[in-house]
Amino acid sequence: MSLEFRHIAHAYGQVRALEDISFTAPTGEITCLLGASGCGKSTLLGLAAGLLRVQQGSILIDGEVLADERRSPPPEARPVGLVFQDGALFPHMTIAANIAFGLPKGRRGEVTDWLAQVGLAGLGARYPHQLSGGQQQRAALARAMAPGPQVLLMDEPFASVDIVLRRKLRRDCRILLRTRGATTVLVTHDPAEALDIADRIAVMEAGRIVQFATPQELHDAPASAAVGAMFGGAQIVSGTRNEGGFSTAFGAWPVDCALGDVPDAVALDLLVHADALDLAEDPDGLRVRDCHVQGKGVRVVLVAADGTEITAETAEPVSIDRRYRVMPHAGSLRVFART
Ligand SMILES: Nc1ncnc2c1ncn2[C@@H]1O[C@H](COP(=O)(O)OP(=O)(O)OP(=O)(O)O)[C@@H](O)[C@H]1O
Repeated sequence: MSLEFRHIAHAYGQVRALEDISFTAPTGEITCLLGASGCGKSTLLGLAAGLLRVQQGSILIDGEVLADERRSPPPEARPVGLVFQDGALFPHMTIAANIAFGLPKGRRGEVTDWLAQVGLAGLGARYPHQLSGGQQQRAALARAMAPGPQVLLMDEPFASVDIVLRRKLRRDCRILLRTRGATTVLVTHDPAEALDIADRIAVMEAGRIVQFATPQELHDAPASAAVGAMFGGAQIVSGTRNEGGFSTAFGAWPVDCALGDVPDAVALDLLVHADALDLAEDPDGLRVRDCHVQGKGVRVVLVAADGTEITAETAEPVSIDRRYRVMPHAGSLRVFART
């Protein structure tokens, strides 16, 4: 079952939380809503779940209107399952009873199978407070999935789990969701998490979707320098177009440093990868602010005369007392018109 948002807008009084959001979470796939705090992710999820009324636009499941300005079925009447950050298990019920909660009487036997599927075999008789945070999240996932909802909505489901366990939990979760063919919309503010779990990512900024794409597409063709920096770990350098290439605070870079077409604009954002910069000693070059040895290379923070910094990663030895010129590798810069 696909879940479609069509021209959704939402406001809390004077605060405009969402503006003209349209996209479809495809059947059986995991779609992540990714963006900084306050960009409207939870609002969008709340509208789909029925925790909020749709003010403008519509939400459809497999092309049928689920909710719009006129109709707003309550959460329990929607074919959706919900998983929140803290799991929100019923504290007075055992784990088995929590999982059985949404199942019809004839299907209670499935609980044992669900416990095994989420790695909690033998723990059904415990109460939520007798489980670790990660185990509670697994139980919450089983409870949400057991009734077989057509759509699963997850709001930061791994946020309260420590980072090592989180990676394992989300990979297990991805396999489970994909095996079950659940259409999932998952909220996160962590680009690494989105890349790790999502089939598609809706990148949100201030109530709008700036790009809706697969992880590969976001990597290969980011819609803006900010999106590129978010996913590729690259940095944004301000530049202007000059005859031979680009003027930056770090010197003049030739046009063949650019990858693909250069937009026809004077003010530019150049997306620069730290490991695609060559350093050459130059007494008139940039000062070194920090040097940090990491694995096989060194991460170097260099500072321009106006105080702007650039980070380079190099395998060459670097001295904190010397000055350096930086030059991007040919074909390594993505160039965007500054917005
Ligand atoms: N009940 C409310 N009343 C007023 N403003 C609200 C309310 N809920 C959310 N907002 C505002 O709406 C905007 C979107 O909030 P929302 O919670 O959807 O963002 P979010 O991306 O989920 O953030 P976070 O990652 O911090 O949870 C924010 O500016 C927020 O301050």
